[in-house]
Formats: sequence, structure tokens, C-alpha cells
Amino acid sequence: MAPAQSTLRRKLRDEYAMPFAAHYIQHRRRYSSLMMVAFSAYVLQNTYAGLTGGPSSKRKAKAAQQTQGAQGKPGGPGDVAEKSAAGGAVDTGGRGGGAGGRRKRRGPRVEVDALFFQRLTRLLRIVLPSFRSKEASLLLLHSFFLVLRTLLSLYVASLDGSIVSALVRAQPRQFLIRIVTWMAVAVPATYTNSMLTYLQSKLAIAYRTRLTKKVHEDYLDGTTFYALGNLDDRIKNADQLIVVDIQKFSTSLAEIYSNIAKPILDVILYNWQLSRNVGAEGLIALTIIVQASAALLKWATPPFGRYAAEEQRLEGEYRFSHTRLLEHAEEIALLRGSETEKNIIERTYYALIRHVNRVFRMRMAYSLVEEAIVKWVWGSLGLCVCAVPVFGMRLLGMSGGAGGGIDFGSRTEGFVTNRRLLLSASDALGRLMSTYRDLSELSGYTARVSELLDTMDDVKAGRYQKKLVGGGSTAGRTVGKDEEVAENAKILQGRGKIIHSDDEIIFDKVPIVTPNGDVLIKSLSFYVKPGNHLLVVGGNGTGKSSLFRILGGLWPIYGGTVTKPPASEFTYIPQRPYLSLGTLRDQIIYPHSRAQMLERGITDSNLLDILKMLELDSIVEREGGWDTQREWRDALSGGDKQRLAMARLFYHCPKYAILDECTSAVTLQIEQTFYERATELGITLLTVSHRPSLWKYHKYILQYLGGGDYAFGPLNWEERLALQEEKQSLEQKLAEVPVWESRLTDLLKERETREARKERI
Ligand SMILES: Nc1ncnc2c1ncn2[C@@H]1O[C@H](COP(=O)(O)OP(=O)(O)OP(=O)(O)O)[C@@H](O)[C@H]1O
Repeated sequence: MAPAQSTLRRKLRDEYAMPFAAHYIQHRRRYSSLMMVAFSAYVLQNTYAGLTGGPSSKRKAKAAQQTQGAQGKPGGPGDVAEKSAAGGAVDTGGRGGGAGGRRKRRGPRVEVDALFFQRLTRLLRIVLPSFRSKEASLLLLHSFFLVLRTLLSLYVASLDGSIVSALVRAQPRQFLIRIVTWMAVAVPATYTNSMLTYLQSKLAIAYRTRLTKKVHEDYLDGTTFYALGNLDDRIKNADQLIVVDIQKFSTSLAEIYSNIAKPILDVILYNWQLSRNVGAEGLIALTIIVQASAALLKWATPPFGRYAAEEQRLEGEYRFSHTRLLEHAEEIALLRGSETEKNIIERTYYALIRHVNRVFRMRMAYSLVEEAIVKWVWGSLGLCVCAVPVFGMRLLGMSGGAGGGIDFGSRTEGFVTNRRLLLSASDALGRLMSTYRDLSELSGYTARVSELLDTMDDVKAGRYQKKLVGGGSTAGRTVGKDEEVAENAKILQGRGKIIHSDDEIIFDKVPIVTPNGDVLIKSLSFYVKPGNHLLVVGGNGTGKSSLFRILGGLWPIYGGTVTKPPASEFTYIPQRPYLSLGTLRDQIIYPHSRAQMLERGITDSNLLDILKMLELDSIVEREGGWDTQREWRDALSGGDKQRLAMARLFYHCPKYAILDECTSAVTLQIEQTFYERATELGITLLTVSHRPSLWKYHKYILQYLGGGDYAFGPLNWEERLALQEEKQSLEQKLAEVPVWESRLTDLLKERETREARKERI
């Protein structure tokens, strides 16, 4: 058996192994290139899989979505009653009662997975609308410079080697020529680098502009901005999202392109060149090690995307606490509330800082591992690969090849060039690995911006997601608690109808429901005909202003029919009127522009006449003319602001005016002038006021009686005033009863004392 075995072994060696080795050595360069192409493809595919969470990422995304769906399903113990406010569908947005003890994720899911690429694709369609767009041209130019920089680096690597070679061979002329070439290369190289930085910034700003434009279009479309904050819970600080997150997303997207495209290009070109210089074997071994360490790095990478999204959320809350302080500066200052506000602001700040510090610590630990692997492990392995031409060729018994040990100068040149190429290649791979962190952060910004867009789409389509209370209603006093909850839940399932009319308002069995699901009135019916001013009265929080929110189309209706003219036929004047940024004139004509004012044939002198009627004409001179710009909110008194709002009503002269306690800061004289002039102009008024002085201007009354009851009918103001006066006088008398009773007790005591004294005498 043994001789037969050794014969077979010899046969195998002589007939197969040796000819194959000889063939391989003969065609080694060709095989090297082939192997390098295959390996580069493998490396890049593997890196991509690593970046996208592996081939199972789609499965993972699906599984996660299923989990989210399951979490959102109602009916579990401690389930929160969540439903789409208008549509009645149960919210499956990932909130609600899930399995007990499961950690709740705040905000959207943030991972580098299929969902991320789906979201990113949507955003890319916005920022890169077509191949002919400015952004596409910028991207193309950017790509051109990226390729140019890699080619220049390749050239510089070989130039570097030949300079050292000229040096060790003591060839001064060659050395000088190459140094001059080196300096000449500096011109396109520095220009390329500057262009890359410039184009990246240009791309970032171009992306931001596209996205911001799209968001502004949606956000300021009708009442979306109101609905986002009031009817839907998903977006907390839309301002932070629009101002900061879009900018961060755009910068991150512009960076990620060069951070990924350049290293990929580098890996391919450098490896290809290296394989030609040193052979593929060493590189393949190195690649396997690199892949293993890359997998380790990926495994060790914390979820930076989630952290970035959380950081933005906390930034938003901190910023919001400051915005609130400025908005209510006067009230807080007068209440001496600075200490409390400081505590609130500091709480939000430290929540942010705690989070940021935690992320910093994680980044540091991650950078330590990353640098140890990328710089030191890969660096030393790289040196070994560079030695392949020197020692490897000798071991293979070869005399040819790039570094085939011909002479000292050539060996040095080969070593320097290869080392430079290898450093660049390992640097490129390192950058490719660290893009996982960048990509992870980009996924955080992508998730936030996408959530804003998705929520705006939903809100515009009337699909709200809000935590509804429902059962906590003030209505349904007469029925038991369970029945009340069931009745309110039924109301919340309904949908109302809006009919447009030219001039009348009719509410037919319309429930008044707050965005939180509180049913204030189960079924409200009343009407307003032109000229029949309506007075709305009732206790605080009974739903007087809510009625106007429904009229203005801000709140959805859950039942009945609302017949009304379009929202443009209404002007709303609240107790604290809104004053915009702009000139004094803008405050009166808001939301019109000066051009629109002139188009309507109205001049500054017409505006002055309106102000004269309201005894406010002096304001023009006092403030320095119509074109003066100020923060009017702070510059004017409460009475000035209310009179400016009245002037606005006379400028617009709509069919209906909603007056919500809008005369509380003006004199009775101005109030009278205002109501009389509005009536003359044919404006029908819907007034909310507790002032009896206003009753005489109204023909109908809608009275909220509390507990969900109301009364509607003609207003006999004289009779009502007489009743009010009698009621007040009786109340005054009743208030004096305890005083009289106490006086009577004193008198009785005094009489008893006197009688007792008389008896003693
Ligand atoms: N945006 C909102 N989201 C949720 N609930 C709201 C919102 N606005 C008002 N509400 C609630 O609706 C109820 C009625 O509010 P509304 O402003 O209509 O009262 P009101 O009768 O005008 O009171 P007041 O006389 O004090 O102004 C209140 O309980 C209030 O908390």
C-alpha cells in the first residue's frame, strides 16, 4: 500500500501541482488582477451589507414593523385609548399598551435598515428632483473631483516612490525633476481639495433649500401648522425639526456621499494598483483580516442613529423652554417667576447634557477600538504586505515582478509606493467603516425629517393621531359614568358634514369636542342670519371659543352638519390680538400686503380715517409713520392692540366677525363706536363677552349652561338687563344678611345685659 501511495503523491505533484504552480507563477499578474477584482467586489458587497444591517435587514425591518403593529393594538391591560381623531381608526403608530415591562421607544424607529433606505429614497427624490436639477449637476461635479483626487493620489504615490528611488540612487537631476513635478501636482491637488469642500457645502445648502421649501409648502398650507401642534401628538417641536434637523440632515447627506463614494473608489483603485505591485495573495490575506475586524467594529458600534434622534428631541425641548419664557416674559416677570422658570429650563438643559455626555463617552470608547484596529493593526499588517515583493518573490524563487529584488533603488521605490498605496487603501477602508457611524446618525435625522413629512401628509388628509381622553367629559351629567363613556366614545367615532353657504351659519346637531376627545356639548344647534348679531355667554372652559375653532375649520367635526361661508369670510379678533412682524400699516391690513391693499383701492389716508374713528390716529405720528417696523407685541398697550385689531376688521370688512372678549381693554365709548360702525358696514358679529354693556348690540343669544347644556334664542336685552339688575340687587341684599344677623345678635345681647343690670339695681 505504502509504495502505491507515494507513487500517487508523486504523480499528483508532478502532473498537477507543479504545472499549476508554474502556470500560476508565469501568469501571476493576470491572476492577481482577477483575484483583486473579485475581492474588491466581495469587500464592497460585504461592507455594504455591514452598513445596511446585513442581508437579513429586510426581514428585521418587517419583523420590527410587525412588533410595532402589535404594540399599537388596543385592548391590552392598561391600554391607552388612542384613535385617529377624525377617522376613528385605532392608532397603530407604535404607542399604546404592549407587553408589560417592554422598554418604550420614543419617536420613530432609527436603524440603518430597509426602512431607513426607504425613507432616504423619499427624501432624495425631494432634494434631487431630476437629473437636470442644479443639485444633480453639483453632485456630478463633486463626483468628478472625487475621482480626480483619487487619481492624483495614485500618481503622487508613485511619484513619492520615484523621488526616494532617485535619492537612494544619488541621481540629483532625476530627483530635482521629480520634486518640481511634485510641486506642480500640488496645484491641481489643492484646487481639487478646495473644490471638494466647496461643492460639499454647496450641496448641503442646496439640499436644505429644497427640503425647507417642501416643508414650508406643507407646513404653511392652510392650518397644518395649527393641526400639528393641537390635533396630533406625533410632532412635539416642529420649529426645531424645520430649523435644525433639516439642516443637520442636509449636511450629513452631503458628507455621507463623499464619505462613502471616495473610500469605495479608493479601495478599488488602490487595491487594483497594489495587486499589480505586490500580488494578490498578501492583499487577500489582509482583506480577510480587515473584514473580520470590520465585523467586530460593526458589532461594537452603539446605536448612534437613535442617539442622534434623541439628541435632536432634547435640543427641541430645551429650545422650546426658552421660547416659552420669551413669549410670556411680561407675565413671568410680574409674577417674579424667574426661579421656577430657571428650574424648568435647567431641567431640560441637563437632560440634554446628560444625553450628550453619554454619547461622547460612547464615541470615545468606539474611537479607541476603531483607531486601534484601523491604524495600528491594519498599519502593521500593511507593512508586512509591502514586504511581500521583497521576501515573497525570493521565497517563490522568482526574479521578476514589480519589487523583484533587482536593485536597492528599485526595491526602495517599490516599498515606498506600495506603503503609501496601502496606507491610503487602509485609510479608505477605515473611513468606509466609520461611515457606519455617520450613516447611523444620518438615519436619525432621516427618521425625524421623514416623520415630519409623514405627519404633515396625515394631518392634511385628516388622519390625526392623538391620545384621546373621551370619558372625562363634562357632558352627560344625567347618565351613569359607564354610559357616559360609551356615549362619548360613540360620538368620537362619528364624522360631521360641512356645507358651504353664501351668508348664513347653521349648526345642526353638532357635537363640540376638544382635540383631546372631551365632549363639551353632545349636540349643538343654532343659526345666525346676516345682521343678527349673536352673543355667546357661559362659564369658563364651557366651550365658547371652541365653537369658533370649529367655525374657522381648525377642529374636526364629529357629527351633524355645519353650514357656513368659507373661512375667508370670517375675521377673528381675540382678547390679545395677533400682531405680525412688519410695519405699522401691516398690522392693520394683515394678512394682506401693501400691494394687495393698493389693488383694493385703499390708501394710507383711508387707514388713517379708520384709526381716527377709533381715536388711534395719533399712533402713526407717535411711532414714526406707517413704515415703522417694531416688535409691536411689546411696543403697544393692550387697548392700542385691541383698537388696531378693530381697525383690521374695518379694513377687511368681512361678512362675519368673531369677537372673543375683544373690547375688554377699551372704553365704553370706543366699544359703542366699534359696534355701531361694524353694523353700518354690514358685518355680522358673533361675540363672546361677559360685559352686559354689549348685550344691547345683539339679537340672539347662545348660552352655555354648564354640564353640556345650552340655550339658544332671541335676546331681549332690556328684559335680560332688568333681570340682571334685580338679580344683582338681590345678591347684594343676600350678601348683607350675615351682617344684619350679627347686628341682631349684638342687639339681643346688649338688651339682655341691660335688663340684668336693671334687676341688680
Ligand atoms: N387646543 C386644545 N387642545 C385640547 N383641549 C383644548 C384646546 N383648546 C381648548 N381646549 C379645551 O376645551 C375646553 C373649552 O375651551 P374654550 O377655550 O372653548 O373655553 P371658553 O368657554 O372659551 O373659556 P374661557 O371663557 O375661559 O375663554 C377647555 O376645557 C379647554 O381646556
